[in-house]
Amino acid sequence: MKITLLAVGKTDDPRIAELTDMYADRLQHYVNFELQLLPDLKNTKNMNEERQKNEEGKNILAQLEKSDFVTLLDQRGKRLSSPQFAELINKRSVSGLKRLVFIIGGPYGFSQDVYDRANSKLSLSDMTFSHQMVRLFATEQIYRAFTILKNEPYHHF
Ligand SMILES: C[S@@+](CC[C@H](N)C(=O)[O-])C[C@H]1O[C@@H](n2cnc3c(N)ncnc32)[C@H](O)[C@@H]1O
Repeated sequence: MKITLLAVGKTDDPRIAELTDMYADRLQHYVNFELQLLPDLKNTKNMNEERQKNEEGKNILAQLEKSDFVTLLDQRGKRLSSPQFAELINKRSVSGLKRLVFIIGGPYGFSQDVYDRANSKLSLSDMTFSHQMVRLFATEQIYRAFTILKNEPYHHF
């Protein structure tokens, strides 16, 4: 199974990008992991929130295959402990799934079309984080999940 973390826009802060890349590199030891960054939209100053979400949504949907299992990172999603998250990844992996896709929205979140395509929603907290921070947190949690599944001494219960 491949895991893709799909996000809108480049990471402006090199410190966040560096940490995210560190966990992404470590993940290669366990799984074919890809952090896929979609290009920023142009001329967003002339767009209202809804239009920007819809344009970003079209770009997101264009990246998805029919067979993908799609989980949106969304603060209104389901909350799981790290071991529960690890178990969920394991369940998907043994089900023969080709690709598990996690998606992080843009500054205003997701369009309705993206919500309609999603198979599940996962919350990292009730608080709202910047989309750049979520890249780091999600990558670290996916890495943590694999160390839990392999019984490696990274996660402390
Ligand atoms: C700045 S937030 C967008 C906030 C937007 N107003 C909303 O209600 O979704 C950008 C993206 O970061 C992710 N995000 C932010 N906080 C999160 C959280 N607590 N749990 C999961 N994802 C989160 C989501 O993918 C969101 O679309």
